[in-house]
Amino acid sequence: MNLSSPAASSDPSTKYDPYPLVPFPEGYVRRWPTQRATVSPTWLSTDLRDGNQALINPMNNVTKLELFRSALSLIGFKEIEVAYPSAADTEFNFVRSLIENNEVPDDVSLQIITPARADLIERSIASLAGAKKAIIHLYNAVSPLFREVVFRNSKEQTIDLTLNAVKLVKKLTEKETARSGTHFRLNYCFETFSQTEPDFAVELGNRVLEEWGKARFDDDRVTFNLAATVECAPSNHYADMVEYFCNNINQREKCIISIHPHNDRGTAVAATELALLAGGDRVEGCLLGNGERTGNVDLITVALNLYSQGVSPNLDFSDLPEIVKTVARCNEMSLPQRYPYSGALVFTAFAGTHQDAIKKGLDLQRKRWEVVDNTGAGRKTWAVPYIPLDPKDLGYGYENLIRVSSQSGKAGAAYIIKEILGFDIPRRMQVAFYNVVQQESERSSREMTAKLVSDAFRGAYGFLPTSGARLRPGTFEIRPASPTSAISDDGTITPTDLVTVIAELFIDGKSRTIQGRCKSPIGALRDALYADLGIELDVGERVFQKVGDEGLATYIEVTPRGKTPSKSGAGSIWGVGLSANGMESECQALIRAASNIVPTDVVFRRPKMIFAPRSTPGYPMPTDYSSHIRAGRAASQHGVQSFRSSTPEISLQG
Ligand SMILES: CC(=O)SCCNC(=O)CCNC(=O)[C@H](O)C(C)(C)COP(=O)(O)OP(=O)(O)OC[C@H]1O[C@@H](n2cnc3c(N)ncnc32)[C@H](O)[C@@H]1OP(=O)(O)O
Ligand SMILES: CC(C)C(=O)C(=O)O
Ligand SMILES: [Mg+2]
Repeated sequence: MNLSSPAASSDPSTKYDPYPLVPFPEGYVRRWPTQRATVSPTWLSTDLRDGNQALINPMNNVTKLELFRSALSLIGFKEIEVAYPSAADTEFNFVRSLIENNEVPDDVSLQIITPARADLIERSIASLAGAKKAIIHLYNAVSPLFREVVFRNSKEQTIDLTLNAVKLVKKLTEKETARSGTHFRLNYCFETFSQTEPDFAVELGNRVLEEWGKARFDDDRVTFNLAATVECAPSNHYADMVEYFCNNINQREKCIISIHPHNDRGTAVAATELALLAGGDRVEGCLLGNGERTGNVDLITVALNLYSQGVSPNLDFSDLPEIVKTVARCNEMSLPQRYPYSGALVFTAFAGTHQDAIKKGLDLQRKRWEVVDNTGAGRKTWAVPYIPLDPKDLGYGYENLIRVSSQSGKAGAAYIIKEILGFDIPRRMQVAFYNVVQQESERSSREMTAKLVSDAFRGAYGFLPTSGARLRPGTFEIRPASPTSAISDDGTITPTDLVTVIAELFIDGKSRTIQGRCKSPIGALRDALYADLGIELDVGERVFQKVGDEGLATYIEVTPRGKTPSKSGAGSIWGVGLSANGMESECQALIRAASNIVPTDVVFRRPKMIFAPRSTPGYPMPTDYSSHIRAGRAASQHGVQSFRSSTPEISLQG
């Protein structure tokens, strides 16, 4: 909009006044900007009242009971506003049913709300007969706009209206306490507090305190609900209003300051947090921010924000997905996927560099936590890039932390493979595997879900019967060259020894035995591939790794003889082996890698022995199996080694 144009007079912003400044004394230094939350407030869930009154279809009492039981009491709220009993018989009856059916734990206070109208107060208090602990939430709007428009009342008339109502509440509750022993508290709500003249609110508060102070209850503190009924100003203004009220009310120690923010400007959470720093003791709100218009403040977000600052909210969100489901069902509302903490996508990264940082963060954190476990020193603190809070604390796993899209990179796919299959694939192989994932994603034009990524891995590296791998490993027999030579205990084979490998494998499903001889089993197998099948390859990077309790994984990079491996690793060919035995794992990996370079007209040569190792580049020299041994278990024994491959398509079906 061009404000200098003649149309400027139609600028809609000219209709509005800015919020008035709070009248702190000259030079006053506000406390709230320098405070930090160190304790949890008390919580009041008003899902069954403020939340309910805003629903297209208010809950029936069956649904209300479900929410009361499964969401509210499981989370651990000790104060729950359950109804507006004077609104309708069903509301009244809901309160009765909770009390009569012993639904209310002894340490939970039932709160009901009533307007400051004599006829409705009586009916409301009657609903609580026989309750153990009850809170009467009495409200009337006090701001100039509401005094003028709704009540057509002066300030004095507003005070009278309020005090008459407080007197009536006091009389009726004292009577009920004498009859049934109910412990009552008063929660007086300055409806529209945040738009009220601060000094008038203080004056009214002092009069309420005086009136209620004569009541005879164990705890005669008054809860003052300083409602931001409509959020009309920024959060700093609300914090100022709360701090001013706390500074000026008489007998601050006799008041519980309750915060009741709505979310019209989208800043209810910020307003709550600042108001707590300004002196608030208690927060009233709804799960997932249900409530009038843009909602009440979301108690889950405020509580979890505290939690991630190292302050326990004393509420249980360890099964947040279940809470979300229950609330959504009871309110007949769906939740945006980006909703803080509870949305379906908030613990998911699609972007490649985020995924890389998350994977590195989790890997490092696992190691840091192992040190704490092993030494008992330090704390297991959470520090994972892009993930401010441990999703496992809320009942989510890590399986959705990373999802693959066209914006993802190699680390994301590698993370999924590690989470699902347990393989921590080497960096060069990640590059190659990422190519596979991209091709599959382009081919299917679908999101590469964790299942599709892991299927792509199993398919590409020959672990699926359907993967179309031409070579499959069968059994391996490894023989020392002569009865006098041996594979030593630690798995190394002295360079002068030659070993023979006799391998049964499957070529296009048909069994075939090949045989080779060299200084190492892998060299012998490579010779067998060449001599019997005409497959000529050079071996590049080899990585050994422990997988789970039993498994030893081998990753082998190969190139067709004479071809130089790509620098980035993008086009390189890999094979993966998995066995409890290191040598078998390595042999499997080589067969699976070779499967990708089988000539179409694979030559079925007659078995032919090669008696001397060649010294061509890429020729695998004897393997030091000590890494495998270190990783888990001894990989060899003296004499003949004979291994039958496990059935990989079964062991890797996830
Ligand atoms: C900010 C909040 O969330 S406040 C809670 C709002 N929740 C609800 O209103 C849900 C339940 N409400 C209801 O079912 C009905 O409004 C009832 C049963 C309480 C009252 O119904 P009615 O008697 O028909 O009155 P109505 O709903 O029109 O309310 C307006 C009247 O109440 C008065 N009033 C409004 N709020 C209050 C209050 N807090 N204290 C005293 N009087 C009030 C108004 O001035 C008006 O009076 P008037 O008719 O003399 O002008
Ligand atoms: C009536 C009070 C408690 C209220 O809901 C509000 O002011 O928002
Ligand atoms: Mg409200």
